[in-house]
Amino acid sequence: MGCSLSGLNALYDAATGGGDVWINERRFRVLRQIGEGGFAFVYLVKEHEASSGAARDRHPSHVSDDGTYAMKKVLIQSREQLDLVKEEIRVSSLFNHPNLLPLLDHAIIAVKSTQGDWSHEAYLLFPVHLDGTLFDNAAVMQSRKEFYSVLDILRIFQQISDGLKHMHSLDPPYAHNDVKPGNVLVTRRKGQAPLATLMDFGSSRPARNQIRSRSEALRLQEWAAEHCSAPFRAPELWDCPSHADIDERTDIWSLGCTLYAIMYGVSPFEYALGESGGSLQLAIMNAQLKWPVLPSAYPDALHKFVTWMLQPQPEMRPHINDVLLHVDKLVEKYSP
Ligand SMILES: Nc1ncnc2c1ncn2[C@@H]1O[C@H](COP(=O)(O)OP(=O)(O)OP(=O)(O)O)[C@@H](O)[C@H]1O
Repeated sequence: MGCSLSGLNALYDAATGGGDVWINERRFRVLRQIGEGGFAFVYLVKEHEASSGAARDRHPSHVSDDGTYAMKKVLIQSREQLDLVKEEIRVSSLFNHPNLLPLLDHAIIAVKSTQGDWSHEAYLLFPVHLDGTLFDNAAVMQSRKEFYSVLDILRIFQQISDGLKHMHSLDPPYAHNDVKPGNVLVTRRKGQAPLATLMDFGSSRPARNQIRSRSEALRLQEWAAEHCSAPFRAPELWDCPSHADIDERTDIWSLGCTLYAIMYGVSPFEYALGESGGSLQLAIMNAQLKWPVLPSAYPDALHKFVTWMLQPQPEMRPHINDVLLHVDKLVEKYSP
């Protein structure tokens, strides 16, 4: 999918009270807001029948059965933000995997304010997962004192890892760079493990980075500080050596933190710091892990799995294929 500003014709229809949005030739009714990010709003939308028929003829795989979608509206206030959205659109189009959220359509429009200044808005169309993210779910489950079964946790984790394997297997390999519960959509299914879909490719980029000077190391740290969520950020992105070969195993660290967070509702290093606080960076650099002492604690085999992924030296950390082999074995072990 290309992304030139000319020819892209999303039209936000203010006259209908924000009721309808066009993306290229497709027309959508906004039903309600379902989420909010840093510079974005996410809406549940339903496509008008006439436009969905035409879209079905052109891209059958881009049309949902009931006409509903998630539409993300990104407010763009600078050239840098515009470039980031264009990059997110470009990178999203590289992936095609059932556990990676596909970008179905997009448009970027120029908007003139009442003061006469120009800015941009991007409209991104995705399949909707109404159960929200693992992060949203953790809050609901904690309030109800509910927990995932060991097998559900493993199956969710297996799917995230499968999606990540697709990214790490590209040529060149891509790192997601922001694997965390807030970027995993889940759909509960009766009698089956929840469906897990990794989303948000706004920070994804080629994974391999040869660092050969102090200034390159500092540049990488600065980039990571902006793009990789701190509690899930690998040690080498906090304190990068002046000579280092960074690779996609930064994601394996985040994956280990994510497995911990699916079990206990909090990232491991935030839990280790507890209420007394302290330096998150130090806790991460020292891989200072603590396990909740709970009657509902998960088996030691899952704790060992997390510890294996949270090796502070990246060269000791497993690759995604090793992680998948291990999770497959655990799924077998805990299956009835
Ligand atoms: N496809 C979807 N289906 C259902 N809900 C979604 C979907 N996409 C996003 N959401 C909801 O909207 C919220 C914000 O979306 P998203 O994380 O993509 O925004 P963002 O601006 O990238 O956020 P952040 O600032 O955390 O990076 C999500 O946490 C989720 O609750």
